[in-house]
Amino acid sequence: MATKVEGLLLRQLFEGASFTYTYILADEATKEAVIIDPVLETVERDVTLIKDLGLKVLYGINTHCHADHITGTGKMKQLLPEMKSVISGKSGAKADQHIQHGDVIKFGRHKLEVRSTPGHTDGCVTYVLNDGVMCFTGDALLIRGCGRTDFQQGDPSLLYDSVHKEVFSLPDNCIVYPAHDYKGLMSSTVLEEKTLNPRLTKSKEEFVELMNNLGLPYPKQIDKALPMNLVCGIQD
Ligand SMILES: N[C@@H](CCC(=O)N[C@@H](CSS)C(=O)NCC(=O)O)C(=O)O
Repeated sequence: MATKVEGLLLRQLFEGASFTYTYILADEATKEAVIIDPVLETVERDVTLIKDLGLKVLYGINTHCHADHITGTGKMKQLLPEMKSVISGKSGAKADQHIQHGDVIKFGRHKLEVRSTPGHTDGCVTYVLNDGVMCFTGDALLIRGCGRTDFQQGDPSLLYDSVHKEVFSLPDNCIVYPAHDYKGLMSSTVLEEKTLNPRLTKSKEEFVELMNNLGLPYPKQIDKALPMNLVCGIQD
């Protein structure tokens, strides 16, 4: 889906081992930027792009403490010393700034509002751009899916309420950008997910039953990713 917001540069980047999307958002005029969910393995690629575009990244933002890959924010801070790492205070992870529901992150003339969307993990947040133009849902809401709820404080009932209250209340044409897609889909809209998401269109009781019986294998990198992500992806 082509997205053009006046004065906004947006790049959706992909990391193939964990099927993770990383997003760079920048003010085209001031060049102030943020990067959402960078992955350790692709930090050099992302920093090269950031430098090529002449961007000044203020914040390296995580949607949550990931279990399937190591965050790139720690390594990126070493390469971009002006960048501050950001994550929810409820994640239990180290970062330069801990955000919470209602906080606003500004870059140039643009802003990201923080909405708490726990259920996949306690510290999951969704970032909403410019009053609902687009949202970055992390693993809370995926395209035609949602984050699993079988580890890291997972709670299907809480996830159902989070998505219905904090994401499905956004404008129907708000573009949804998730942290992953395993089928090559890149974005969706609030209306599409409200009407077509096979999990979240169920009743809460049916959703809880489904999520408690997904039977997914654990992510391959979980044992190294979780401890590393609690220290921003870099050992001191
Ligand atoms: N096979 C992947 C892990 C796939 C997975 O479990 N994805 C998570 C998000 S990352 S913790 C998830 O919530 N999936 C929901 C679903 O329905 O698939 C790997 O080994 O990394």
